Amino acid sequence: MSALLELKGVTRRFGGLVAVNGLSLSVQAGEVVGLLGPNGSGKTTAMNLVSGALPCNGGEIVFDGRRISGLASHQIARLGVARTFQLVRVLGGMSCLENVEAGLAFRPQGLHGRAARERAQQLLERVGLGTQAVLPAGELTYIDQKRLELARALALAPRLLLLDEWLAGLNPTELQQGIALIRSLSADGLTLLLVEHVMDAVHALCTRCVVMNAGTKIADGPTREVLSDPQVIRAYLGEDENDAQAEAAHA
Ligand SMILES: Nc1ncnc2c1ncn2[C@@H]1O[C@H](COP(=O)(O)OP(=O)(O)OP(=O)(O)O)[C@@H](O)[C@H]1O
Repeated sequence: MSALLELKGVTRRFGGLVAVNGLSLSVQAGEVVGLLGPNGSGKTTAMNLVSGALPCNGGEIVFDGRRISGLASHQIARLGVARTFQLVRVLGGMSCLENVEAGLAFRPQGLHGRAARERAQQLLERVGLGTQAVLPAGELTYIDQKRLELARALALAPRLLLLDEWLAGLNPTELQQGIALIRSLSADGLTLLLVEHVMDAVHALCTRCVVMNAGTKIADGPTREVLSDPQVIRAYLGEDENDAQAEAAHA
């Protein structure tokens, strides 16, 4: 089976710092893969390389059989790769509906007018913002802005969705809702690569995890196996190995 997304020896430097160092990984269509690692290990940079927000200094990235490294981010988005950001980016002065309509206009067969408004409303309902459609995005709580950003990403009708700590900062009820939402996206056939520190979410959602440390991949496999790998426990779950082992056992 050929991968939907493949990173082949991808490298990104910032001056003398090698943030992503020869990273290779693949994501099959329909998978939900976690990209894990301690702070500063290169996860967000890797996401930025896939989405085209940053160019690679080496290696290549292939999406659906086509080389996307070197393309601009809007070209990559049009091919079917959407993302959310660790620091939310919504258009604060525009309503929620308008934010999502902007996304709909950018998809390959752009939607406009009434069709766009109806679809935007559906997407807002899907992420739990149906009753706040006409509010300016800037008036939403941070969590709701994250929901809005997800609706806008979904407006692109992506095949691959990159979520960067989308579940961070949710309360326990919101977390369960967020997990259920991501599950439903996966059930609809969306392929997901998610950077996530919330371990309950990783266990609940990810069939496979890739772990980075200092820019390098140190583990790649089924979630349960990866999270009980001593090297991962040392590097990622880190300082207190007993807690980490308890966490892995909980999995
Ligand atoms: N634009 C940039 N300019 C310079 N250095 C950067 C830039 N972006 C990231 N870095 C550095 O690259 C390394 C990897 O950062 P990155 O944000 O990818 O890590 P991360 O694993 O996503 O961390 P976190 O979990 O804290 O978000 C860090 O040392 C970071 O300081």
